Amino acid sequence: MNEVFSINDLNLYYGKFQALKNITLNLEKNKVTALIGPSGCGKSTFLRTLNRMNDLIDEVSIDGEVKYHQENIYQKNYDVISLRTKVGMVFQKPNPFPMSIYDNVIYGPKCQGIKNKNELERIVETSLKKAALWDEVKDRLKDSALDLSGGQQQRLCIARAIAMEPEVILMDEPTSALDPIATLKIEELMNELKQNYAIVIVTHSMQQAARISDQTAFFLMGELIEFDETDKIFSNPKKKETEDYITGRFG
Ligand SMILES: Nc1ncnc2c1ncn2[C@@H]1O[C@H](COP(=O)(O)OP(=O)(O)OP(=O)(O)O)[C@@H](O)[C@H]1O
Repeated sequence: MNEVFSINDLNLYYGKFQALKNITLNLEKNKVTALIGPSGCGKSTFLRTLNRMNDLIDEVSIDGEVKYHQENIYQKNYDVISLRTKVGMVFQKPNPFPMSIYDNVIYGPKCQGIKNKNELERIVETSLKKAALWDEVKDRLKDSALDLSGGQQQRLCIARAIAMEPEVILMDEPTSALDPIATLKIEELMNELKQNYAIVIVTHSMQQAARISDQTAFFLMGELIEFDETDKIFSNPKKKETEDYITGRFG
C-alpha cells in the first residue's frame, strides 16, 4: 500500500468559524491528487493541515487525525521541522529567495548541515534536472533567481522543495500566476514527479485537474463532498453537488 497520509474526521476552526468539517480521506504515493471547489470552500486550509502550516495562523484549532505514515502529526511533541522537510510546499506566487539560483537550491540542505561542496553541487544539479530547469540555467547558476521568468522561478521553487528530498509536494495553485506555456511545463513536470512523490495540488481550473490528477477531492463549504478517481469525478460523479460544479451549474 502506498498510503502516505490518512486523514480521519478532521475538523478545523478559525476562532469560532468552522472551515473544515469531518474530512476523511487517504493520500497515496505516486499519485497526483487535485483539490477542487469554489472559492472559500477550504481547499488551501486543508492543504496547509498536511504540513501544519496552519500553526502559523492565530486562533486555529483542529480535532480529528492527520496521520503521516501512521503517526498523528498533531500529537504533542511531534517533530514539525522534520515533517516540513518530508512534506514540501510550493505556493501560488513563485517566491524564490533574493539570492543566486544555486543558493536557492542549497538553502535547505545547508540549513540541515550539509557543507561538502561536491555534495551541494550534486544536489543542485539533480534537483534542477528533476524540476526540468537544468538546461535553461546550468550556465548561469550564480545569477540572481529574481532574473528568471515567472515560470522558471516556479520550477526553481519546485527544485528548492525537491532538494530537501521530500516524499510529498503540496502545491497551492502553482500555475495561476503563469502563462499557458509555463503552465504546460509545470503540468508535464508534475506527471514526471509523481513517479517519485505524492503530489497534492489546489487548482481553480477543472481542466487542469482533469488533465493532471489521478484522484480528485471536491470540497464545498468546508465539507468533502466527493473523493474519487479523477475520471469518475468528471465523467460519472456520484453526488449532485459535484455534477453541478463540474458542469458549471454551480451558484
Ligand atoms: N487566516 C484565516 N482566518 C480566518 N478565516 C480564514 C483564514 N483563512 C481562511 N479563512 C476562511 O476559511 C474558509 C476557507 O478558506 P480557504 O482559503 O481554505 O478556501 P479556498 O477553497 O482555498 O479558497 P480560494 O479558492 O479562494 O483560495 C474561508 O471562509 C476563509 O474566509
